[in-house]
Amino acid sequence: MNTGHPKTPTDKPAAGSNVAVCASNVTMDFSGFKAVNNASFELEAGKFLTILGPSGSGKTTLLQMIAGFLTPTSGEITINGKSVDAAPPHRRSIGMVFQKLALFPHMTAAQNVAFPLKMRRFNPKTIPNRVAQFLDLVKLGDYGARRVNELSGGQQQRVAIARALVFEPELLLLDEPLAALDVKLREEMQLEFRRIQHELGVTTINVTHDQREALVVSDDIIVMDSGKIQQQARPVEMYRAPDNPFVAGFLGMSSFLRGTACAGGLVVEGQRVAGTASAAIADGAPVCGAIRAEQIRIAASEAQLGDCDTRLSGVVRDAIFEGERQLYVVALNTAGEAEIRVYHHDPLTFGLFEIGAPVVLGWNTSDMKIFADGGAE
Ligand SMILES: Nc1ncnc2c1ncn2[C@@H]1O[C@H](COP(=O)(O)OP(=O)(O)OP(=O)(O)O)[C@@H](O)[C@H]1O
Repeated sequence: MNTGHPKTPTDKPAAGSNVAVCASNVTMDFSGFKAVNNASFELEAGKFLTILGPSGSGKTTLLQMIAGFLTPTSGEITINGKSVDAAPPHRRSIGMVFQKLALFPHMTAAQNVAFPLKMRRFNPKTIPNRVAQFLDLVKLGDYGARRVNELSGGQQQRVAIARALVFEPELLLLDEPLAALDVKLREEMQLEFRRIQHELGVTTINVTHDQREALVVSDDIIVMDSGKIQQQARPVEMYRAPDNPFVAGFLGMSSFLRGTACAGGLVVEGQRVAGTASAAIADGAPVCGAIRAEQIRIAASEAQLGDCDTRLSGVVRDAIFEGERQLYVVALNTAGEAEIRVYHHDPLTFGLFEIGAPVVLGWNTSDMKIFADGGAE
């Protein structure tokens, strides 16, 4: 969309650089507690990054530092080559949408969207046109005259997005803006965020603990745990090749086996299990094997299982019907009687295995990822 708003030369990224946001060794220490611990990442201009992690992992603290609301104890954050604290918060070219939308309830949708333009002293003659363009962008073209308290939750969300984007910020920051919405609306708005972000090409950083949202909307994902960045990668890459057991467990449904490394796999309490390590690990070293629920075959007998590098017998401990799939929790008869979670996607066999049924599980060597065991997952 070309809204004709002239950008100043300082809005542009440094020559030859496509990095819009750069964090270098950023730490936020609250009286001895490191909420963010030595975090470094880069985000390319025009990309959508999601910071994903469990509650308390430091996501919001990192976002607040990027917004310039918190100053890092050490390290530096730059936006388009300039330090974030180079300008006071109200002068920064950053649009924000948070879980609490902070719209003005008695103003109309159009008045809310016009607000940041007035604050930034845009030419008053250009404001109505620009407001209309951005209300169209969020599919609220016919709702400009409605007061915000007369709009649905999803429509209010759209007003907040239009208001965050109307002044064409260099950066859009989203802090769990969809967390309060019901599942259907949340999924609809995830696709909307993606569409709008692609249409405008605005560099965006989103914070969530919803792994599905991260996979759906992002070009890039950062997974955080205990203040540390665990991995940064594209969604498919991260899903396929997690760097450590924590990422394997947080993104998708994984089960874990702990044992010692051996050629082509690991040994768990005397049981050899096939697997693949991405880095060399000495035989006998402690390791953790992670296997995704959808990569495991389940059958009533070895004969029905087909070709698999690893075959382990067990007993169904739980069978949970999730609509498009069935989740089985199986306790192995060997390998420390570990519990393995299995997704079964074939509707013809939903409900086939009752709780207590003996089953055989199978997977191939490349499906079980083996990591040096640091203890966390
Ligand atoms: N001002 C503060 N003073 C002291 N500790 C803080 C402060 N702000 C955050 N923390 C702590 O830092 C840690 C990270 O908090 P943060 O809000 O960044 O986590 P989060 O990953 O965004 O969590 P959530 O998903 O629950 O919002 C938490 O343990 C929190 O209690």
